[in-house]
Amino acid sequence: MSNQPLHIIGGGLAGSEAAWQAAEAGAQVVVHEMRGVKATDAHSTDNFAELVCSNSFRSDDHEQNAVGLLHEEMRRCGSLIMRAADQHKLPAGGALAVDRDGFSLAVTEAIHNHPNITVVREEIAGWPDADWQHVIIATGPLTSPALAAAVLEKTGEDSLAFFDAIAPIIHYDSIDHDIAWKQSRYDKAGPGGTGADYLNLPMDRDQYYAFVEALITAPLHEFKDWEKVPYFDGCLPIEVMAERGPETLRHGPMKPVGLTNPRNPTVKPYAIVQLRQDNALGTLWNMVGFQTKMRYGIQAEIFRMIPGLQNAQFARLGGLHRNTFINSPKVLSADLKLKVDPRIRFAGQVTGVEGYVESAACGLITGRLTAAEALGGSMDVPPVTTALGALIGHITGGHVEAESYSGARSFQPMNVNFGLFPEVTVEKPEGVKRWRGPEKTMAKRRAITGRALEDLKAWA
Ligand SMILES: Cc1cc2nc3c(=O)[nH]c(=O)nc-3n(C[C@H](O)[C@H](O)[C@H](O)COP(=O)(O)OP(=O)(O)OC[C@H]3O[C@@H](n4cnc5c(N)ncnc54)[C@H](O)[C@@H]3O)c2cc1C
Repeated sequence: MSNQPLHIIGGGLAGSEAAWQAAEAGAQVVVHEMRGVKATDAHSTDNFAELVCSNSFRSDDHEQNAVGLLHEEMRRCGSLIMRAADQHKLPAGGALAVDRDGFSLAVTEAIHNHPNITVVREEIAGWPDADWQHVIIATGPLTSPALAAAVLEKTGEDSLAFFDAIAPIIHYDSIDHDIAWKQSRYDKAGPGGTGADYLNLPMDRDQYYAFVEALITAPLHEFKDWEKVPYFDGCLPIEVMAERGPETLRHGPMKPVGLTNPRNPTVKPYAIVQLRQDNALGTLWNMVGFQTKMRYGIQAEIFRMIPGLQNAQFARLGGLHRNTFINSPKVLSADLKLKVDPRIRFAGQVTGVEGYVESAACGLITGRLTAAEALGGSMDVPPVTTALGALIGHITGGHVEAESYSGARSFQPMNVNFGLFPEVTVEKPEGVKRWRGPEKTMAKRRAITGRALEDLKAWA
């Protein structure tokens, strides 16, 4: 048995959960957390697992909601983050909201009191010490610049981003396929394509002008000074492009050239929105070139004005934030190890998962995998049919890399959602004549979540 301690850099949502899981498994853990000696731009305390913004862990419905399922899986794996959240929950309908101070103090206390955990308040300002055999980097979206520079040097230029530029992602089966058609611009197959790789949504002149008007009058997300994201000409938010003139989008991401609507081949659409496949399963499609700073509430409403998206369900809305994250599909192996230095795993938001719960979930997995190795054994990643496995599968291999219209890197942060799970088939219940859409969707979700909890048993 190796008696090398496991070093965790960062005591946020991911680092705290990783430390807890590893320590509970019997490994010796050292957590290196810089707050206390060096602040970040967003945290306001020295507590572990501080919630920097909202106090919500989102839906707690483990039958019908993917993040609710993730909660439940984590509870079944003895999660510290979920235990503290449940102990400090506040009334919030179907959501799990927490008293933020009570929550993070409970996590801090549990970490400090665990006999297998040592806490060191320091910034790790370069590549982890060569003597450390088992390392988890969980330094989050505000990874300190010195460590970010070391990661960049180690992994290469396009492997680390400092901002995300997120275009909305839509569930494939919520797109109206009587309106959309599949075709690549000029039928170009390109490397690995078929010539019919995009879904195209046509707009006439009136629809286009109404859409542009909605974009330029939409309320924007308010940013704090340090959060302000520099614009690059190749990667402008869609509403900023629209402001430059009503015709700008028609000459940019919505240009109607090289595409023919097979249902109306003689009429040229005035503008065309393109969707590109985002995951290997083909269940998620992103809106090409549609990164945006519009407020979340208004985005779905405006994008549903696009013909074919009138009933669109969004797996992720668009955004533009300061966010340090690695190009996980390229630099990590399926068990979250850094290919160029396999002593090191990454966990949390820095891997490209998005959100408190997802970050903690990623910490849970890396804590367990790394502890197993530190104790002389090994462990598989969770099955892809579980929320834990589906999330990790997406960041390490599920995302389909594509050349981006905007020049932004194609891999962008992702919340857990049902589009990440392998399909299930559900039979119509006996005696039911007409199975309505919502009922079928609910049955499908029940089948996915039931399968997940069953498949988790062996791993947990
Ligand atoms: C401003 C902002 C608002 C957000 N709002 C939400 C929200 O409302 N809801 C939501 O679900 N998600 C939100 N997120 C996204 C994300 O879920 C959280 O940032 C979450 O805290 C990520 O967990 P983490 O453990 O990966 O990172 P963190 O919780 O940020 O933990 C990383 C830790 O690493 C430490 N650290 C960094 N560099 C070093 C170093 N070199 N040496 C030692 N320690 C270091 C930091 O001090 C920090 O404690 C927000 C992110 C930001 C930046």
